[in-house]
Amino acid sequence: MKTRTIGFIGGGNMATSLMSGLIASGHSPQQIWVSDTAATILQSHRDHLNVNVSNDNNKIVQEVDVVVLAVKPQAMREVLLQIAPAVQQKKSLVVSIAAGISQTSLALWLGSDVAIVRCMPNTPALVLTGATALHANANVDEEEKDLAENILRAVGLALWVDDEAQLDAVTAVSGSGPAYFFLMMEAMEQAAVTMGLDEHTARLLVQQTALGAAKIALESAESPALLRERVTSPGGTTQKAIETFQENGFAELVSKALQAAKERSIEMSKQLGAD
Ligand SMILES: NC(=O)C1=CN([C@@H]2O[C@H](COP(=O)(O)OP(=O)(O)OC[C@H]3O[C@@H](n4cnc5c(N)ncnc54)[C@H](OP(=O)(O)O)[C@@H]3O)[C@@H](O)[C@H]2O)C=CC1
Ligand SMILES: O=C(O)[C@@H]1CCC=N1
Repeated sequence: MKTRTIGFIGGGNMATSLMSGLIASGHSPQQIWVSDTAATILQSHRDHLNVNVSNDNNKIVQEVDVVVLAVKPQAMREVLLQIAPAVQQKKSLVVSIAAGISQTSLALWLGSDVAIVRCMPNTPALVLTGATALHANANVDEEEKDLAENILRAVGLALWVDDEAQLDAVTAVSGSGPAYFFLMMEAMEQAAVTMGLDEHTARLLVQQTALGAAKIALESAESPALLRERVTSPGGTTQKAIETFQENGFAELVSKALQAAKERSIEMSKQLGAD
C-alpha cells in the first residue's frame, strides 16, 4: 500500500506514543504532522521526533490523508466543529482515539457522510506493544479500513469489533489496562522495600518478573490459571500469597474496578457527547 500522510490533532501522551511507535516501525517522520495548542509540545515534537508541526488544526487536515483525533474527550466537540468543513471538503479518513466519544457524536459534529474509524489504543504503542480495538462507521470502505488498521498494527495488536458498544469494555480492559499493571508493580515494589530490599533491586526484580510473566502468557497456549498453578508448589510460598489475595476478594475487586471504568466510558459518552 502507498505510504500515507498521517496527522495528529492533539500532541499529548497518546499521540506521542503513536507517533514514536510509527517512526520506530519505519514510518518517515516527514509523513507525520501534529498540531497542539501548546507551543512547547510542538517544539518538543519537532526537536525529538522530527515530525511536521502546526498550531492550526485545519492545516493538519489540509496536509494529510488520515486525521487522528488525539485531544481529550472534553475538547473533541470544539475541535470537530472547527475542522468539519475542511474534513468534508477533503473527504478525509478520520480516526478517533478518544474514550467515550461515540460514532453518533463524531458524525454529528463532523458530518454524517464522513468516513470515521473509532478506536481504543493504549500507551504501550510507544514500544510497539500496543493493543487497539477498532470500529468503522458505514462510510468507511475496505481500503480505508486497511489504512486505519495498518496505522494501529504498526504499533501493536489491532482487532476490529462490529458492535461499537464493545469499545466501552475494551477501554476498561486494554485502554486503561496498562495503569492496572503499573499499580500492581508499584505495590509490589513498595512491599519489597518494606521487606528489606533496596529500591533499585526491588524495581529490577518487579520489572523483570512482569515481563517474564507476560512473555510466558503470550507464548504459551495455556490459560493464566494453569500458568499460575505451575508457580504454586503445594504448601509453598506462592500458595500463601495467592490465598491471601483470594481471601481478600482479589477477583471481585478487579471485576469491580473494570466495571467502574466501563461505566465511566458510557457516562462520558452521555456527558460529553450527543448520545
Ligand atoms: N492516555 C492514554 O493512555 C489513552 C488515551 N486515549 C485517548 O486519547 C486522547 C488523548 O489523551 P492523552 O494523550 O492522554 O491526553 P493529553 O492531554 O496528554 O493530550 C491531548 C493534547 O491535546 C491538546 N489540545 C487541547 N485542545 C486542543 C485543540 N483545540 N487543538 C489541538 N490540541 C489541543 C492538549 O493541550 P493542553 O494540555 O494544553 O490542553 C494536549 O497536549 C483522549 O481522548 C483519550 O481518551 C485513548 C487510549 C489511551
Ligand atoms: O483514562 C482515560 O480516560 C484514558 C482512556 C483509556 C486510558 N486513558
